[in-house]
Amino acid sequence: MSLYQIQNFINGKKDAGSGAEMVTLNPATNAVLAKGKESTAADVDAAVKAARAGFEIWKNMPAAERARVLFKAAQILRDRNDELALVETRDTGRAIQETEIVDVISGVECLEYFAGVAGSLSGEHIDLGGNFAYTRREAVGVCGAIGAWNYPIQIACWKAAPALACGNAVVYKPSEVTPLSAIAVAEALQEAGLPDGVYNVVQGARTCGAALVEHPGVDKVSLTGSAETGAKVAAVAAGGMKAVTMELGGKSPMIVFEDADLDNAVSGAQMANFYSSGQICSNGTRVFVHESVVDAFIEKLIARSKNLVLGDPEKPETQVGPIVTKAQFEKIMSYIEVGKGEGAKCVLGGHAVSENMPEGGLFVAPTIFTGCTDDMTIVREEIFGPVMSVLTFKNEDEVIKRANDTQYGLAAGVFTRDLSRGHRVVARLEAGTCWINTYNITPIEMPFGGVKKSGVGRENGRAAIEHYTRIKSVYVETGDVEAPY
Ligand SMILES: NC(=O)c1ccc[n+]([C@@H]2O[C@H](COP(=O)([O-])OP(=O)(O)OC[C@H]3O[C@@H](n4cnc5c(N)ncnc54)[C@H](O)[C@@H]3O)[C@@H](O)[C@H]2O)c1
Ligand SMILES: C[N+](C)(C)CC=O
Repeated sequence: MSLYQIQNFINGKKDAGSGAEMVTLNPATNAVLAKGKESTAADVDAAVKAARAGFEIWKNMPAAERARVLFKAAQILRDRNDELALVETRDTGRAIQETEIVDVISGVECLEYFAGVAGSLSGEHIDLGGNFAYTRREAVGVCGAIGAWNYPIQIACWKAAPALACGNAVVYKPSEVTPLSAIAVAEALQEAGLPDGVYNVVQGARTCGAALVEHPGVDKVSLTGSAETGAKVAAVAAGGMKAVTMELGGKSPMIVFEDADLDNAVSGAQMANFYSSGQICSNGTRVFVHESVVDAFIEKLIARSKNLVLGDPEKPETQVGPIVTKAQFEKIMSYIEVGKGEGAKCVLGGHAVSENMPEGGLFVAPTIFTGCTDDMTIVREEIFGPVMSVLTFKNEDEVIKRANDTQYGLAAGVFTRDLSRGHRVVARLEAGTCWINTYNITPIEMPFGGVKKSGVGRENGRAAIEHYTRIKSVYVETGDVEAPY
């Protein structure tokens, strides 16, 4: 397989970058996948300057024209779905059966949704009895956007689409672990007619991200990443009084009541823990099951989870691919050992898998711990791997209190046939996104984001518009101006 190139995209042109050498590995084989150079502070500066110039053109284009560009870019990406899905699988290690139906499509749907929204952006008229005021909804300016590695093209589009629809310009830095697909988004936008400079890509790790956040030409910062990075980035952004959107990590609860359809609940728990090898921010890794049904639930869960197919992520039959990096693999394995050491019972997995796996790939068996307690490390900390903790509960008040006993608040799920209870419980859960009788479904129409240390702001849905525009108030005097002097 020939090497991919890691590239910048600045002012409408691909660019090699001028910093230190950058290399990424294919998680399935540990072979070098891509090479290039990191962006320096000067590269970031060039990208921000291009964005500032692009912004002046883009914000003044009619919304219908902005919408046309986004629709066209969406179609270009849709046409390239299979080729880009393969890039995402090679970059992230996630199974092709996922990337072919989720990643590019989710990005495309986001571009289409916000293309549709662009023309409906409006302010309000305020009657002041003779005089009046109105508000204008204006673009924020240049958005510095930074992504995580698990869903690269989706994250790029979830940031670009609302930002561009509202008339902003963007400088995007993908994760240094998965740098490839951001350029495909830039190329699709350019082919669709986006003016040069409106969407730029810089490459690199923390230093490059920090240069972007600190840059005085950046008006808003949008980060998808861990809570620890979020706290640092938000603090720097606050120094420049920049608006932020923070899409961060979680340790979300999934609650299975005694009246739940257990087969659905098992499907939900699997989706909430093993999809993408467990590397999903909103995963429901604390599975609270009513004590009266826990034995039946675990029996069904093990019976179905032991058949999950691990292997080469490029093969269509593979359901669980390798872990993205050695560092992430070691982190997951260390949490598994801590879980065993703290007394949780490992009823499935709990080990690495190498037999019949592609050489060089780092695979973790889907792992289920039962007999977990609220104070265990594996129950409190985000693992970001295929590790599920099952806990039991006796009643509704108790489980809500325990579900909320976390520093995070990204997501939560409730399985029950009693819909009154479903709505009552989610109303009391401290989470930005909740599901009743399903898990991890994120349509673009629905706002997504967290509370507490899981973040601020929302992506998707009309709610995202609030975070990519600001309101200007205009007071209009219709009579004479009286002065007391
Ligand atoms: N809420 C969401 O929508 C969502 C989605 C996906 C992933 N995540 C979270 O992301 C994390 C996994 O991703 P990760 O390991 O890439 O996260 P990370 O926090 O290590 O890195 C995220 C991004 O921030 C950059 N970065 C790191 N330090 C920085 C700094 N000081 N200044 C500017 N940029 C900096 C990185 O280069 C990367 O691009 C998990 O915690 C996961 O839950 C959240
Ligand atoms: C945002 N989401 C849940 C689709 C992928 C996050 O890891």
